[in-house]
Amino acid sequence: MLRPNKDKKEKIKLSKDSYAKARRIFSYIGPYKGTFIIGWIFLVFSSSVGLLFPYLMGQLLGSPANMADLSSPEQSSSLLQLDSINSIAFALFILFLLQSVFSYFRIILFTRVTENTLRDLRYVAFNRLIHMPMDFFNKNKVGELTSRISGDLNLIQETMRTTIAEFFRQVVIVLGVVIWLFFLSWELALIMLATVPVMAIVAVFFGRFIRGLSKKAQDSAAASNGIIEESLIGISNVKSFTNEALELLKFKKAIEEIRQLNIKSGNWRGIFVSFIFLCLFGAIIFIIWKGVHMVQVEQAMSLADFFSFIMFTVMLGASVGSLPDLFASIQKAVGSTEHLMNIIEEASEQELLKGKQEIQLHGKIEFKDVRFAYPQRPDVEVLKGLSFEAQPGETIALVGSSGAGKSTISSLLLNYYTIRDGAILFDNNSIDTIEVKNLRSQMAIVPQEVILFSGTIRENIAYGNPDATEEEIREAARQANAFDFIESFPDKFNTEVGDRGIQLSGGQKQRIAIARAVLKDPAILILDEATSALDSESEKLVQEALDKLMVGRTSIVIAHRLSTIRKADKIIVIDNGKVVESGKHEVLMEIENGIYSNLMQLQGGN
Ligand SMILES: Nc1ncnc2c1ncn2[C@@H]1O[C@H](COP(=O)(O)OP(=O)(O)OP(=O)(O)O)[C@@H](O)[C@H]1O
Repeated sequence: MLRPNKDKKEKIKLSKDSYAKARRIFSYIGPYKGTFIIGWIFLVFSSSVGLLFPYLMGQLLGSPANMADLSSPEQSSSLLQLDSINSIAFALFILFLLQSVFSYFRIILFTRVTENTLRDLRYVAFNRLIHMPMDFFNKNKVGELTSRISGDLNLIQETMRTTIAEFFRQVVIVLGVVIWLFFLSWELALIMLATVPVMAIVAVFFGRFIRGLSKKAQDSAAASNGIIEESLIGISNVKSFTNEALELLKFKKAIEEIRQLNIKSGNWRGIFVSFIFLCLFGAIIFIIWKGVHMVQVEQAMSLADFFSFIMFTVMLGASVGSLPDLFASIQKAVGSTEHLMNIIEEASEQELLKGKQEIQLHGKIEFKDVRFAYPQRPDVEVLKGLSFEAQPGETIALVGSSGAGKSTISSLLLNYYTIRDGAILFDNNSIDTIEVKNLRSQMAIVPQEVILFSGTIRENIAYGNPDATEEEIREAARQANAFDFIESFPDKFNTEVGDRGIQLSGGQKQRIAIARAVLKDPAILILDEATSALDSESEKLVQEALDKLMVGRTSIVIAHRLSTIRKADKIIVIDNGKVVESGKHEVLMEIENGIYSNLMQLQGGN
């Protein structure tokens, strides 16, 4: 399962399985394989051509014509030597020309493949998320989920677009340079390989270690600030408990830790700097000395080759130094890909729910001995053999104390969760034989807390039926008692709601939700009445709209208002996961010491 990303510096643990999962990303690159392969060809070209640069630069710097100028004042260099300088410079120019063309195509092709793949991945990820079973959203917090997915996608994007290419380029450079070095002078190459790359890698890891130490020191500094803040904000507590000394002691410990950590990091920094001067530059000087010796004393190498050798060495140092970081980025991206694949491969509702039947509902509902516990809390049974029945067109009010299981019943009607035992039937068909979209399309819910989507009022009403005509939308608004207030806005149905537009009152939002339900024209209606009080005028308008909406449909009302309860065809009182009383208002009021009659008395009804 997904783990929340609490700590950004969370260690990446990659297993064989992680790589196998990450490899599945290639199936998303598949459609753009052709472009990707051409991009790789350009990458191979540009990386290989780049290897000629240090060679040519060395030859140019160490060309006899150059040296002749330096060594003897007589301008005796022949035209031939000048010619060779010109041709090397020209070759260098061609080299950069090729490099620029290859790099251009590599970048645009890699970007194209990355962006196409990313668009597909984003779509697939959202498509999976939106089809996940309800339980998935109980297990994963939405905020964490979305930020994690976008973080993972960004990392994958960066890796596909540049990191992989850069890593490959550096590997080609390292291998190519090594071959060149041996070609130029195997003896000097052996000496160099035994020192410079080793030193470069040691320097990289050394640097990381020191960064880690400074980070620790920073964290302790933050902790010590926390102590100051906490004790000053709670200063009256500190004083009243005369705990000044205790706070000071805590602070003293924290600042001592900062001191020690910073000294430790300072010591290591000192060693690091000495190391760089002594070992890394020492190794370079040793190689230069050896090279010059080979050129001048042993005459085993030409000066131009020696310059090329030095240029290659610099290139090798830089490449080797960049490899660990590039490799770490790729590993992170593998981790991110694994997370993303976990989501993409999680079973969707459609895969979990096997019902295939498409039926036209008439509104008969039966709960037969339904037992249910939320998957997250399997040991707490919420419904313990609950039974009730609703005939087509009836209004059923569900009553019970908070936590009795009323909302759970509405979730089960919508097939958000699978029951443990018993049966839920719609027109005598078991819920698990009915296709879930077909079922939900014939139900509408007016929830307690109406959530409107960003967009216009028209779009929000049309959410109930995106195919509705303008006239149908206006009629739905009329039936929902929403028409007048919508028309009173300057932009009328085009008024933006939410952050970018008008903020609607609770009653207005509810009437929009009712208009949505009108437009959906469902066989079954679920009303979760708002507990928060509306003002009496607003309540009257909402109630009227609901009354109109309920006509000719089976309505399950999670009831808080006396008016709905009284008018209901049947009131079902739920306690401890079971139906304890059931019948019309007058009948239930007759039960002596009954839960319902007690509840009514509490609410001031009779
Ligand atoms: N997603 C969930 N995961 C686990 N337990 C849940 C979940 N939703 C609700 N519950 C638990 O199930 C029980 C019934 O909750 P439910 O929301 O159905 O009660 P309710 O009768 O609608 O209450 P209220 O009137 O306060 O809305 C409660 O004990 C609640 O803590």
